[in-house]
Amino acid sequence: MTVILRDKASLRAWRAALPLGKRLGFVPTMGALHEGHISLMHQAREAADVVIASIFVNPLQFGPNEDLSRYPRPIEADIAKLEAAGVDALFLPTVEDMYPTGASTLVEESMVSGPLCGAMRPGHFTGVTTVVLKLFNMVQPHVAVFGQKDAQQCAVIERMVRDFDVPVEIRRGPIVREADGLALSSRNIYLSPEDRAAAPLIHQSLRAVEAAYRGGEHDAARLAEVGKAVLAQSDRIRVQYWEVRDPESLGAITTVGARGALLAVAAHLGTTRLIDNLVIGAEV
Ligand SMILES: Nc1ncnc2c1ncn2[C@@H]1O[C@H](COP(=O)(O)OP(=O)(O)OP(=O)(O)O)[C@@H](O)[C@H]1O
Ligand SMILES: CC(C)(CO)[C@@H](O)C(=O)[O-]
Ligand code: BAL
Repeated sequence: MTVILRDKASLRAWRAALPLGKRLGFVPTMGALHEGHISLMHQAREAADVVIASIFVNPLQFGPNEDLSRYPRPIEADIAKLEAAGVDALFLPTVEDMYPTGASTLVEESMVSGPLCGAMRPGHFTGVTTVVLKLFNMVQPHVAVFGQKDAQQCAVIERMVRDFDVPVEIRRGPIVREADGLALSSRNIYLSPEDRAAAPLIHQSLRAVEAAYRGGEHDAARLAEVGKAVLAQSDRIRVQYWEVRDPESLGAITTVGARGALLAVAAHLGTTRLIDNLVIGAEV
């Protein structure tokens, strides 16, 4: 049975009752759960004795023209999926419970959150770090699992945890994909059939660049051009960024060296914004 904790007070009581020696694993989400989320639940289970997930569509990380109001909230189906995955508890707070007096204290990471999605979604990562630190303080997990699909989010959270000495181990879960390569995302349901048919080109563009890199092309700008050329095959896809970056700092690079690189892409199909990425060449 998954225990549903609908406010901070119930979470606090549940947390206080956990036996001292038990390791607690935490998977924060915004709901509309899919196999990508469930893989993180399994990873948390491997790393801990007790697993708690959260579902909270955090208003603080959405821009004024983004999809906060239409973000899917299929809560009953989500609970059934968490039950089936053997998740022990779900924290399901309301906005009022999370931000009873608004949010006038913010957590801002100022380096890795700068480029890529940070540049395209001003204030987004401050919303993410603020809510994740709040959630960590409330849940007090030993380990928390985040998906590599949001690679920059992982890097920002890892940085915050290091900078603030937050006593939580951060793990990354690999990207779970559809059979045709499209990364699973709660936002995929917005896609029209035509856009859904074009969407696998995003992953194909990443694979094409990986192949070019293996074929000897190490120039970052030329590699990005290869990726963009694949996406140009469909006039339904509007590229927001297609970048080859340092895998850790996410800083700009001119050549892919021994540290490898993060290939990162964001694109619009209709009104839907999708992101994807692939790490190449890293000796890790
Ligand atoms: N395809 C995936 N594979 C692995 N992890 C994923 C995948 N999609 C999302 N996640 C991870 O699940 C966690 C919760 O993400 P979230 O609830 O925002 O889902 P999402 O599908 O990424 O939604 P959206 O794409 O609409 O932002 C994040 O750590 C995210 O990186
Ligand atoms: C980490 C997170 C749950 C914070 O709201 C969100 O950004 C997400 O779902 O990736
Ligand atoms: N999956 C990252 C959260 C967001 O897009 O707002």
